[in-house]
Amino acid sequence: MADKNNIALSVRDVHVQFGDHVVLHDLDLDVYAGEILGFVGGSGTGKSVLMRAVLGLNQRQKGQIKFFGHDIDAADNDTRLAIDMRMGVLFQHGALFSSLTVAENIEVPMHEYLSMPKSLMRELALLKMELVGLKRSDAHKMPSELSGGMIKRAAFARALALDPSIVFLDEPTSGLDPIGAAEFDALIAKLRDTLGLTVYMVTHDLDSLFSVTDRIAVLGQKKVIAVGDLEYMLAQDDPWIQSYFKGERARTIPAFDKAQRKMQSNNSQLASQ
Ligand SMILES: Nc1ncnc2c1ncn2[C@@H]1O[C@H](COP(=O)(O)OP(=O)(O)OP(=O)(O)O)[C@@H](O)[C@H]1O
Repeated sequence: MADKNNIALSVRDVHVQFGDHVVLHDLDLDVYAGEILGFVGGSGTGKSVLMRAVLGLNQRQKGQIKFFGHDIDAADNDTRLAIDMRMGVLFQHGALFSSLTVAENIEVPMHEYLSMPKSLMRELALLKMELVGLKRSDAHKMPSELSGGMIKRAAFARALALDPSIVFLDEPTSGLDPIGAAEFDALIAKLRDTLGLTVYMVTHDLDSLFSVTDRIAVLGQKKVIAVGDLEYMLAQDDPWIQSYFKGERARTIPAFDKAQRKMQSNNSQLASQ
């Protein structure tokens, strides 16, 4: 469960621009160890840019990023390597290598970071497959033979290859049907609970946000404009947050009513004090 005193990822004053186009300006964010943080924002607001900057895949002009207390810019090579090994990433479309089998894809990070016999890597890959709900018999399949849901699961297994402490999921349920998406949400929650993972999840999926996240961070106006649970979001005046979290689509989700009632009860308690 989320531990507020243990910050897995701390982002301070991050600034990213491309030419004259400022995408992120003085952005701050904390992700608590053991929480599932949902990250939302309008299209083109910079969610992917931030995730890539945090992962060191995008240049940033300014700002500090700390993983588990370690400033990544100040870290020596050994510390940087140790930090890299504690992170797993699931890119939006799975990004499996099309010429490798499922098991070989999962073994890629092991080849990169670990020194162990191939047979052991295969055994570990098979265990990761079971963890995400794939069958051992899927190990030799090529990505082109997999359904959308299986591709996501295989990519998730690859993200878990090195037993990370934090995983970054970019739109994990996009392209899945509602049942497949709900199953994937349940998998994320189960793995957080069983492995004690910290999950940073960029998503547009309201069902996911409402069902599995502990907190939600909203990106707008080049920074994080709100972070909190669903009740907190429902109490915000910001027009984008209002329309996103209280729009017609949101009202059809069962968790909406519960959060709305909780927010109203919080408000009346405050009023009576
Ligand atoms: N390498 C790049 N060079 C120039 N501009 C870029 C680059 N990467 C991203 N951008 C710009 O940064 C802005 C934010 O893009 P980003 O992909 O992070 O948005 P997003 O919030 O993830 O959007 P969506 O929800 O639609 O995926 C966009 O205007 C995009 O054009």
